[in-house]
Amino acid sequence: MVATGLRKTYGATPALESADFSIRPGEVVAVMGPSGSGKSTLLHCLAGIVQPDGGQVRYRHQEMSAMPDAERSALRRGEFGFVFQFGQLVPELTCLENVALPLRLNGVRRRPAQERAAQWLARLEVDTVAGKRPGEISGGQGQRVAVARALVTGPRLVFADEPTGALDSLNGERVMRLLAAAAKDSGAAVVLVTHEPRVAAYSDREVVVRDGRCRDLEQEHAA
Ligand SMILES: Nc1ncnc2c1ncn2[C@@H]1O[C@H](COP(=O)(O)OP(=O)(O)OP(=O)(O)O)[C@@H](O)[C@H]1O
Repeated sequence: MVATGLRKTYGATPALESADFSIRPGEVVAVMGPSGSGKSTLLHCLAGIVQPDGGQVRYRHQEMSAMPDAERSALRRGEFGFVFQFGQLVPELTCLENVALPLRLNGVRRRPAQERAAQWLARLEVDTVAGKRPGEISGGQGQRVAVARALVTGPRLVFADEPTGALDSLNGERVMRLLAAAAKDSGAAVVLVTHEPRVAAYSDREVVVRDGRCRDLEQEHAA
């Protein structure tokens, strides 16, 4: 994915002024920078959640802003995975059902979806909470369930916005170690927004956003 010259303004607030970004297949890139510098806005523009006011996001030779909404949604469901600061699991569903949900939405039948979900829960070392609801588990377990849910569909690109932000450093590192290892195993690239150097240490490369500006010197190698 390659993004160039991204701009986004909220009312009178410029969130992104000129952001360049690139990521190669299988690469883990940490997006760092001070609070309010535009990191989340950059991630949302890259993921097609927010439409930038200017600039381009190219993914596999397609310009995302030129795609019809339905096509962009299909791309998100099929190729992207998401992890947010507070897992955002569905509270009424068990952890197993939460992880199986993206597969069910993609048309996979219940049995195989739940089997694959169980494998991912084990991979993230949270198989013991499979039958519990999100309200009955710890924050660290919830984030590992959220990582399993993000990876269960085999995405090519995972967007993680402060995935360890609500955790103490020990749990944060465990989530990050498992996320980085699982992404490497499955060949997924990860865009990781964080302000914690210990979390960024799990990335292959760091880019810094300052006042809505972000330079990326590796663009020519991007996918
Ligand atoms: N939906 C929104 N409506 C209005 N202003 C917004 C919105 N989202 C972001 N902003 C503003 O845009 C700027 C960049 O915000 P953004 O959340 O991208 O920064 P950030 O680097 O991710 O911050 P943090 O590290 O604190 O999460 C900030 O000034 C913020 O207040």
